[in-house]
Amino acid sequence: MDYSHDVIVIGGGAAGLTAAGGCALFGLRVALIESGAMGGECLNTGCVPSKALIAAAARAAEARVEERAGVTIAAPDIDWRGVRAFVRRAIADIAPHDSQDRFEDMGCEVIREHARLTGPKTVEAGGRTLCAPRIVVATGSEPAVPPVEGLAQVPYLTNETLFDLDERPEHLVILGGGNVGMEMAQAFRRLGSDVTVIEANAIMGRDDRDSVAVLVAAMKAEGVAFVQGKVNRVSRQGGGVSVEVGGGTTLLARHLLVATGRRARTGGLGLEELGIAMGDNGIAVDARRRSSLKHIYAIGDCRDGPRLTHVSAYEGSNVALEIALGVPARVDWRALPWCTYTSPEVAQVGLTESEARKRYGDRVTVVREPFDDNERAIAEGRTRGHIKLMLKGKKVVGASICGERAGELLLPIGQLITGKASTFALGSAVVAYPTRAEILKAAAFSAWEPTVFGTCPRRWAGLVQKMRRAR
Ligand SMILES: Cc1cc2nc3c(=O)[nH]c(=O)nc-3n(C[C@H](O)[C@H](O)[C@H](O)COP(=O)(O)OP(=O)(O)OC[C@H]3O[C@@H](n4cnc5c(N)ncnc54)[C@H](O)[C@@H]3O)c2cc1C
Ligand SMILES: NC(=O)c1ccc[n+]([C@@H]2O[C@H](COP(=O)([O-])OP(=O)(O)OC[C@H]3O[C@@H](n4cnc5c(N)ncnc54)[C@H](O)[C@@H]3O)[C@@H](O)[C@H]2O)c1
Repeated sequence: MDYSHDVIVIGGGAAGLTAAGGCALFGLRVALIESGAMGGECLNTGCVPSKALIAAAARAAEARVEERAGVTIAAPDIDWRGVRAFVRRAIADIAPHDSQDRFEDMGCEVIREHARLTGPKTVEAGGRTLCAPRIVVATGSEPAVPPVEGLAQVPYLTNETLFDLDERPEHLVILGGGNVGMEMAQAFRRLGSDVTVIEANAIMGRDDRDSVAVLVAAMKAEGVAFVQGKVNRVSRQGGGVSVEVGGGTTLLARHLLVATGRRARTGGLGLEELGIAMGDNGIAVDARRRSSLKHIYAIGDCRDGPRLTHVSAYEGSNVALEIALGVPARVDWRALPWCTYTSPEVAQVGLTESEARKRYGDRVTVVREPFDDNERAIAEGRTRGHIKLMLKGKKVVGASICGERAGELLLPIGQLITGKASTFALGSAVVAYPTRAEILKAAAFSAWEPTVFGTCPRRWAGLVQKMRRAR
């Protein structure tokens, strides 16, 4: 077969860029096809704008507390256009990392067209037919809009439109208390909107219940309202929307944000015609991210599985290694980290307590260290939250951290879970004082405390002292 490329990558988000860039750096002939903005969701409508908005909101929140630590500051004056410009600048400043120029410099042929699979090894894009022995589908996901009566007839926001708002919402009703709903609820509240979150099930259902309870209490204290229930009906009401929730609650809002999860973007790609198997929500893949046609890979949000930027990038580098070097690269989710960037942050790596108990039963012990024992947190007056380590014997199988900048503390725990480091090594490390990271040492040492100060070492210490006294 006459191949135009060694690999064709469809999608220029975190997953596709990592796969394409990796293959190009190994010297492969790579076609990278992107129909929209380079950088995909994370850069344009996801992580980057949301984290910039959160940063603006944090500045406002600090100023809302008139007096703290003996320092009085003026109430915030929020200029929505200024906030929006800050968000756009963050996107523009990061855009060069994901740009067409950068990937062309790496050696990719970048094609800015819609792509479609026309055969097992052929892809049509912009009137050209490309052909390669390996194809990587990395087409991402889109907001999953629930089948709520009337929703299609009212104007609503999703992450694809939220960051372009011309005005700050007076009252923002958010459908869904997942990562998007919670991050955006706190950010908009801090920027001056009234905010109500409607959640049908558990708030942030994938996270540790103790961490989520601390966050919900903090957000309620800041004035975010929570309604538990399923939305039955939505209708137009004056210039806004009326939202009817089961149990008889009706909310009126100027703006409605739908943040009820994601649906893999797989339509119109020609997958059905090729007989590629689908999972519950996306392309079905094996541990090497191969679809049912083994030379066609599916990575990132478009396949069934976790949807996070670092997961997309991890899968992208795995398939780049596999395609370039011919060695199988399987995903390993034992130490999968994620973090919700609220204040306090809710961070997780590996199993939550309930997952660990379900998997290992009585063999699990949970070590808990609160931040109000951490001297940096005390000195700063920010002691909210805790760390929980889930242990099987002395081996860590998961950790849940809730607190300021909790996400920054995840990395060493991932190393404990994969066995690249040990609780003993971390528990006996020298940690700079005073840092919030000392909580990691304290938690890891807790696993060893009963052993280190147990009967045998105490007897031995007694013997040493006795011999010393006798001399
Ligand atoms: C508000 C929000 C905040 C988030 N915050 C975080 C966070 O803080 N941390 C985190 O880890 N994750 C976060 N996420 C999730 C993260 O954005 C996604 O998991 C990640 O961007 C997915 O990357 P991807 O490459 O798989 O898909 P995408 O980024 O969606 O990229 C797919 C690309 O494929 C292109 N494409 C699709 N079909 C075709 C076609 N037929 N031809 C050519 N091109 C095509 C699309 O235009 C798109 O650019 C957030 C998500 C949202 C919505
Ligand atoms: N900090 C981060 O890492 C971060 C931030 C934002 C988004 N993300 C990723 O983006 C993805 C999307 O986030 P998301 O918040 O949209 O999805 P999600 O799956 O995290 O949460 C959606 C929530 O909506 C609720 N829901 C669904 N239908 C409902 C209905 N009809 N009425 C009321 N509630 C309903 C669900 O019970 C769920 O709690 C996630 O996969 C997440 O991993 C990550």
